[in-house]
Amino acid sequence: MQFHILTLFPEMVENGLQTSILGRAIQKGLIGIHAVNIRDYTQDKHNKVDDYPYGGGAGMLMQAQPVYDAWKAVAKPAEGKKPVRVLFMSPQGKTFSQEMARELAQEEELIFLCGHYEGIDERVIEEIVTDPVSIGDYVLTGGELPAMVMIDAISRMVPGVLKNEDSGVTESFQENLLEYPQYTRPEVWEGKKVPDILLSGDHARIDKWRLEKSEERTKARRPDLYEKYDLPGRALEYLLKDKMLHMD
Ligand SMILES: NC(=O)c1ccc(NCc2cccc(O)c2)nc1
Repeated sequence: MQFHILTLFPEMVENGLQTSILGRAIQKGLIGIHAVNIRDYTQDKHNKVDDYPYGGGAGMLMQAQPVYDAWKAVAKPAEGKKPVRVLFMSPQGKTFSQEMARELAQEEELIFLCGHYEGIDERVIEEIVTDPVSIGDYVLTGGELPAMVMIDAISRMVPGVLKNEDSGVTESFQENLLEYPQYTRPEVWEGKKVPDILLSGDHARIDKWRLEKSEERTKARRPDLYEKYDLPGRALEYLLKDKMLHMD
């Protein structure tokens, strides 16, 4: 998987992604990080990348030409291959999710466009962007952190990046449930004991306890997820309550 990142701050992205899991994956050649400095594609001697928005309004916008030429430098799709998808990090994008990470991990290459200031001239977004993406409903200084968040999540879905493949999948958000509480040594810390069930070695009962804890935690913290998860249970409850189903 080759990640191209079009940005005004290439060092921020390159340094930010070298650590831990991703560092090893880069060394193993499973993923590649190629940061492109948009400023290198300016045509004026002051390397100008932004200007005032037409129609007025606060802040500055990134101009189209340097972004477009930086994109042209990396977007050469190989003969007969479909064009490389361009993800534009923006609060106006589709909300990123584990599902989207899994789907994007199937690609061979991805291009991330990181905007700054108040955004980018709409004309170049229309011209090159295939997928506007948001990592959540909040505004950041630039698209670099959202791009790094997405590259981390997508890389974990690339085969071989995580040691035991399943830890990438069983992580939270498996079938719409939050992960259960986890414990490790020592058995007692500050007078607090690890739940006995986890020391029992009875894996059937441990799995049952973990599912209960996941349901409890999801119901308490993420009713939106719990709704999707417990639909069958609630439907059955509804049917039983209204005696449409006789369980005699
Ligand atoms: N929620 C996000 O994914 C996100 C993404 C980018 C960003 N800032 C740069 C930017 C880029 C474009 C328009 C714009 O208004 C701001 N802030 C938050």
